[in-house]
Amino acid sequence: MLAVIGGTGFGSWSGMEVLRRGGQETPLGAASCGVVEGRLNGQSLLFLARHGQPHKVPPHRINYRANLWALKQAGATHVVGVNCVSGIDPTLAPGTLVVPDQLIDYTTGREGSFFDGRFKPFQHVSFAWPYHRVWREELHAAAAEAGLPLTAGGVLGVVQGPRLETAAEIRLMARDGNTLVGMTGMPEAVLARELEMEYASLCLVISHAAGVGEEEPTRAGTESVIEAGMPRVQRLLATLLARRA
Ligand SMILES: CSC[C@H]1O[C@H](OP(=O)(O)O)[C@H](O)[C@@H]1O
Ligand code: HPA
Repeated sequence: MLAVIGGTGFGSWSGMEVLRRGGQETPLGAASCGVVEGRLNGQSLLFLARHGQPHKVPPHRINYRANLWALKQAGATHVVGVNCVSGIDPTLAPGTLVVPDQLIDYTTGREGSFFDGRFKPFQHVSFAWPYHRVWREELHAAAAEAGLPLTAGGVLGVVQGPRLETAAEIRLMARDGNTLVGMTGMPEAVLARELEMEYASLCLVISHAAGVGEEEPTRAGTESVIEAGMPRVQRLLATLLARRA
């Protein structure tokens, strides 16, 4: 069963029929909202709004463990996390869709493991390849089928937020090899791995990162990129779902 985690600008899915909404409470505390069991073009899927619906939980306060646990309990076997990000690579213009193949975690202080010796016994998981190869390829195949341009590969640097970066921090992140920056990719990806759910990320570039473009991004500018981009994200995901039917 495919689960989609919607982020900024994707708190609900207008084309999806809601069959059932799960509870918010989990043994790890409250998830951002209940998991929606839905149907889209005759296919079953699960949906979770990462920041709650309406959007109210900031990136550094999300209970990622509760969110991933709730999806697993609802029957998710694979997860696509949708992320609004900024482009560190100057060629990644606002509006570009990217499926990253690597990440670097700069977050601090987030509850980032189920294997903490309290909830579950201590254990190491392998994480050399954080995103599932088959689901990355499936996203590309679905994009091609839907006629949507999609950039293959990239390194998502995940920062703590909620503030945005300085231009010097972005230069440092570029030297580290990051091509994208966002706030929610971790610990989401590793928690999916710990629960043995196959995970991929679909990123919408909403602006250039700090100091990268000619001009400072404006709120109105990023909002209009999100408004134009999310219907494309949803079309791509609907095609993905139909391909797996
Ligand atoms: C300036 S938008 C920042 C906000 O959007 C992203 O959220 P998500 O990944 O859930 O779409 C980013 O990580 C921040 O939380
Ligand atoms: N920095 C961090 N997270 C983000 C950004 C950014 O510039 N844009 C969207 N999410």
